[in-house]
Amino acid sequence: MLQIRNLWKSFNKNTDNEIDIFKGFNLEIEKNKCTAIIGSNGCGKSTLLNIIGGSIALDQGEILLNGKDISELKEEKRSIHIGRVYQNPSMGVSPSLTILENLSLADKKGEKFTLRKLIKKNKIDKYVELLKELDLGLEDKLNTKVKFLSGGQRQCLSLIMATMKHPDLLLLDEHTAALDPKTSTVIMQKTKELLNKYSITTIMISHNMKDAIEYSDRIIMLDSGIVVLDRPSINVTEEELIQIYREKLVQIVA
Ligand SMILES: Nc1ncnc2c1ncn2[C@@H]1O[C@H](COP(=O)(O)OP(=O)(O)OP(=O)(O)O)[C@@H](O)[C@H]1O
Repeated sequence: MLQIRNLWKSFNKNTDNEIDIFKGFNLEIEKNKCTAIIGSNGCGKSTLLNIIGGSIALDQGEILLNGKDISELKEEKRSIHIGRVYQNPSMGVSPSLTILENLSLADKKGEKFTLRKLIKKNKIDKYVELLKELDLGLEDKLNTKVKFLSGGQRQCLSLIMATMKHPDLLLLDEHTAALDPKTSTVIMQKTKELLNKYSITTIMISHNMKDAIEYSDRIIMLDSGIVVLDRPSINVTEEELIQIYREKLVQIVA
């Protein structure tokens, strides 16, 4: 379980450009469930994920992962427990390395190793099995550099890399937003299969209301760093969410 307690975060503090994103924000994310976070541009979704993942420091507050306060842990240390897939298919993978090297790196997360001893021959069968499940033929391209893969193939690889060590938490930051609709559906299906298989506690940011409802257990809508909707996904409709967005937009324009 993830608990965020009394989170405060501002950017450009004490300047004319100061933005207060979170002012005493609290949230609990249930174990083994997928929670979708939606909300209009700039409401603080990515900032929240960056704070949880450790790439942005919080000003005040606590982040507890399975009861342990991780708010002071460096990003590399957190990444042993937290997997992440980004919007940009080039992040989360090393494009100039091969598929095999990328998978080996992900497998070594949290361990000390030398590049010369990166690839363990006895692990290759395991990687081939993981790739076969994707059904994209990537198991025949182990020595292909990742920069030669399509965006969708990279996101699939990124997903495998983020989940192969069964992290305590998975952060999906609009991970299908840069893909065409067909590939996006394939990645969402793969995501669902992996989450069901490993029961990983997941936070998924999405601007796609349909996906957010279909693939999550719970929907949270943020607005200016505040939770304005928090419901089981089965009790929310796409029309309802679009209506709330419209009302917010009218408030902003008025
Ligand atoms: N490193 C930063 N320095 C200064 N301002 C930042 C920084 N990161 C985010 N912000 C600002 O904080 C606000 C929230 O940004 P954030 O990226 O969390 O929004 P978001 O809800 O993820 O938006 P989107 O849906 O467009 O991705 C925005 O006004 C953004 O410009």
